[in-house]
Amino acid sequence: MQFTITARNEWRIQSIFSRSSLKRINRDRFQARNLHQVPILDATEFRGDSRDRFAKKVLEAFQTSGFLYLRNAPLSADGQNRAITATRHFFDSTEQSKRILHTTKDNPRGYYSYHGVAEGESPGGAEIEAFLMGNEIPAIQLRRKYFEDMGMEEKYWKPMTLQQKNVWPREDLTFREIMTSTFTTCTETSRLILSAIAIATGRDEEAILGVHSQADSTMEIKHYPPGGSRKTIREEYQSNISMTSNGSSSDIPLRVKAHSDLSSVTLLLQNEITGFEILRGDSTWVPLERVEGAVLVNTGDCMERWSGGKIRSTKHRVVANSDNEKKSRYSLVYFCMPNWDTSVNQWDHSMDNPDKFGDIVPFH
Ligand SMILES: O=C(O)CCC(=O)C(=O)O
Ligand SMILES: [Fe+2]
Repeated sequence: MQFTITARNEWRIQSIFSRSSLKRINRDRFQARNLHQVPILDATEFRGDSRDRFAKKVLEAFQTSGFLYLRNAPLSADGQNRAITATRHFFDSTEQSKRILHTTKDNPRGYYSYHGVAEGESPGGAEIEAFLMGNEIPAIQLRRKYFEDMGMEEKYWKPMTLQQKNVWPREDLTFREIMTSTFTTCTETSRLILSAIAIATGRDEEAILGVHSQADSTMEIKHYPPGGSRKTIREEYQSNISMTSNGSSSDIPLRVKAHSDLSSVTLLLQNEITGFEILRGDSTWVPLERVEGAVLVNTGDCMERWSGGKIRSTKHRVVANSDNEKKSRYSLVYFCMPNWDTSVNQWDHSMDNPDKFGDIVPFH
């Protein structure tokens, strides 16, 4: 059967005959809009004469959508691909080899799995697998004050006061090596972003880097196995994104519920399987796909609080869409955290209303 498809009626004809083309068109429309909203910046601009201009663009992004894509970051395009490949290999390994690395009640680092938590109802499909590593920080005493300063309830911060000791697979030394070097380049990337924020806000660069000098930053890799969406819900979801949903809608199969990050800055790598969405100021959810070679960066609750709300900690979530039906989604998230002895009420006390932030709820 032959059709002459014009741009105007393309949507209607394809929606009758091909659900997958419908999906593609739908995504393209949103891609155009979201790339407009979330800038792609080039880290090589952060030097010489263009340094201040780059810093200003960074700040602008964090004051509007709260997100930006960063190209040519210390975490290079090659490094990103290596990290995602190592992530896939790790989750492909046997149940037995992952079980040995399971988190315990005394150590939250290592392998674990959980059901995607939805807001309200309908957990979105198969279990999510995750692996957590980071700096190993033995000091515990400082943490109570740190979390109390944030106004967090004990039940949320208590698990984070446990010993954070990394565990690694014995049989796969490459995994440890790649994760450790990715952690290091993520740290450098987050420091570049922190410097840019300091410059653009007229703050002391050394001061902002100083309060992140020994941070208990953590890195989490995740596997969202296929089978996350169910047909009826998916159709609902598609009509929802074309009409733009209002965030409270519960018929979308969520895999990670809407939340903001506790961090100063978060870096995100993802494979080509979509599902990551951010909440815009007009209460619509916008998908943010992988941009080849770029790291997705956002500012978290600490930064929002320090800046008296001038810098945003934007809510985001992961949904199960049709992309995830047959293929796995992999992600790597680096949470850059301030030192444990740093007060998050430290900056911009005089600005706005520092008390407007209620409890800061941790990211999981
Ligand atoms: O896995 C993802 O794509 C994002 C997860 C996330 O937002 C988080 O862990 O804070
Ligand atoms: Fe997050």
